[in-house]
Amino acid sequence: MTLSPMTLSPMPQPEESHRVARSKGPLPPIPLTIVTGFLGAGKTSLLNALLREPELADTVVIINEFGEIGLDHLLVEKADEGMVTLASGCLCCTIRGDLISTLEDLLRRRDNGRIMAFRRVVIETTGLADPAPVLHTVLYHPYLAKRYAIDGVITIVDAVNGGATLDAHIEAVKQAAVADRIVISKTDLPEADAADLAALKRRLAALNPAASILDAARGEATPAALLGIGLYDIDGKIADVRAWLQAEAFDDDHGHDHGHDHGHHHGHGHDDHGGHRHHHDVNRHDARIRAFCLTSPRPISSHNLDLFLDLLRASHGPNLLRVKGIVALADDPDHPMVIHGVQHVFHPPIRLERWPDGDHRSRLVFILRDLDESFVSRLWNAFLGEPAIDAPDAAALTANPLSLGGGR
Ligand SMILES: Nc1nc2c(ncn2[C@@H]2O[C@H](COP(=O)(O)OP(=O)(O)OP(=O)(O)O)[C@@H](O)[C@H]2O)c(=O)[nH]1
Repeated sequence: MTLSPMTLSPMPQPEESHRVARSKGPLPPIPLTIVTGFLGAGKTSLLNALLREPELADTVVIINEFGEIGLDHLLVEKADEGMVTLASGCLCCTIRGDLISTLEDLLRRRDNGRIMAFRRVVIETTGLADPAPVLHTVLYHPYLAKRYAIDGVITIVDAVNGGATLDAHIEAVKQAAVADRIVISKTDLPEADAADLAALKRRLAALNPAASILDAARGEATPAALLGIGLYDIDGKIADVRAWLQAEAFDDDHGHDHGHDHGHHHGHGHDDHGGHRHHHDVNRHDARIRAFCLTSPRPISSHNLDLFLDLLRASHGPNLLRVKGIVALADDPDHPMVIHGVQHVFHPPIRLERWPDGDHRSRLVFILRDLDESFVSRLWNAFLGEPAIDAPDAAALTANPLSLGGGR
């Protein structure tokens, strides 16, 4: 686990209203909200919107990032205090122990008055996280269960990609099934077809009859609708949810050596823990999925960036589970471009006023299914103008995109 540089700032004199009660009785549990949803569904966007609301004041956000270099902590607006990043690795597998120690550490520092007396914790999981182990971690931990009360699992489902994602990824099904609230995002996009949306809602209602379904674009995802849900209740959920949580208990009893499909690959063969491997050190996701990051100090022209992304999308759109990045453009490298791709949908890029941190290199995170890292990196290098032996250049690729091969 990495505590990011903008980790919790000390609060020397907490306001009276924030002071931790020093009564003899048990402290009231702190509400803990889990925000989940498949890759690119809109978790960070929802979180950013919620964090602007007064109901979310004094909230600590724990962000779990996936891939070698996470970017979310740069893109969540609450970037100065109240944020802890659980970097690289998936919360549901490799860094569960880190979540426990982070939650314990937050309590310790809160109780000692070394940080603000936060009133809520929000965990944003990676898009590939199975929420069952995360829930289990808090619900069945002898101390955490006393100090934190799960105040709901909010699952974001993308109106455009949601159906196909449920078809292809069991993680997405689990995320929807354990939710207390399902927020459908992106209904405002022209690609969001009304009939498909109605079918998606029916499917979600069948998967999780107890969860209310809210439409983000219609302003329904308000703090009033999403917070104060109360203790996590598995009785309203389909029977599978109970089974999943029980499976997690079984894993705990057996050294967490479960039978899921391991073999998740992180690019360049890095391990997920900055050099040390845990006993259980692989993410339990489909072996066909891989995550990696490309970085480059050399700015790219907007034209070539467009061509790169267009080519990638046209040739392998459905396999681009997630592309996000911050890119230095040749015409104006001081104002980086943030790009977001989710399968075949690329959202309008955003130009930032400034770089969010001291690293001014382009950084692109890819989470791909059935697509080789080398294909993407060669394509990127070609458009960047990095010469490589035996690799076509940008002009050759634009004329014949198939010259790079690609899918597996
Ligand atoms: N039009 C529209 N765009 C949205 C909506 N919600 C999210 N987006 C866009 O979708 C893209 C991905 O959103 P994020 O909030 O980063 O998604 P995420 O789930 O946090 O992504 P990961 O953390 O990578 O899994 C961004 O470009 C958002 O601006 C929505 O309701 N409408």
